[in-house]
Amino acid sequence: MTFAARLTERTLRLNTRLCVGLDPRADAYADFAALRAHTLAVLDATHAYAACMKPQLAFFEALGLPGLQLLEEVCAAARALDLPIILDAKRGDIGSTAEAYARAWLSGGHAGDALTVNPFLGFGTLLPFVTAARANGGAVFVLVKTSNPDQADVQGGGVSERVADEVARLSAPEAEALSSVGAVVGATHPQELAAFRARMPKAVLLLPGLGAQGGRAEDLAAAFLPGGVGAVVNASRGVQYAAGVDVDAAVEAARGFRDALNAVV
Ligand SMILES: O=C(O)c1cc(=O)[nH]c(=O)n1[C@@H]1O[C@H](COP(=O)(O)O)[C@@H](O)[C@H]1O
Repeated sequence: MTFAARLTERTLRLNTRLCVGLDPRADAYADFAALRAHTLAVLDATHAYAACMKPQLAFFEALGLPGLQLLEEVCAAARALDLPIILDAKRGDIGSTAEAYARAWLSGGHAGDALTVNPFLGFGTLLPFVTAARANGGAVFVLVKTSNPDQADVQGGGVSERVADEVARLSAPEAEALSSVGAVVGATHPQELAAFRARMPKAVLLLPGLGAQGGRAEDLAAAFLPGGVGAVVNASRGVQYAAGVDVDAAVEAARGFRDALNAVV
């Protein structure tokens, strides 16, 4: 089954459009053991409310080798739960290096099911990622319009729209209704969701920015395809640190986001 098909199946079976982000912050814990235990506990406690999960690699890389080992543990736990994994690494480089990144994160032992990728170096540099994703039944999420306020410095002036058109072009030949080439569009841009949805009809949309960055579930209806599929909305701090490091609060937050998203589809 493709990544998009797995995501759709889980979305409908569990009735959830929430992507639980795991971004473990060292300053929230007394030591690494506490960080590890809490991160794994949040995953285990919230997975029933998650269509997928998204570890942001920077938080694991910042912890050195133990952090990378924890990333492996988190991914193994997600695999055991059959929970689709989006590795958020925002990779992008010249083609031959992009091939190495694709080998690192989309094939083989360390791979997630999907990877966020950065198109800044040119559309041709996306191809190694797309090829690896297709070969492994995975997916890429191309940064189209990011959630941060200053994205327009680089992404304004029609750049996001050009990237969206490339996502649609890459998706077009695929037989499946939802492609292996998805797109990141911030949940902080609700007024533009309908246009991006129409521009990329076969792309799964990943919408980060729910909660901590001000994105609101009630503004996101236009991201979804009929039947409430084709998009997932990420909250990281809003779940993992909903109330300090309280796991019960993380569960309540995940349930609340799930319900708020379901109310708009
Ligand atoms: O690709 C991403 O996931 C991403 C893209 C984007 O435009 N904005 C964005 O916030 N993200 C990531 O989504 C997560 C958002 O975290 P919270 O703001 O804590 O929910 C972080 O891991 C970000 O790196």
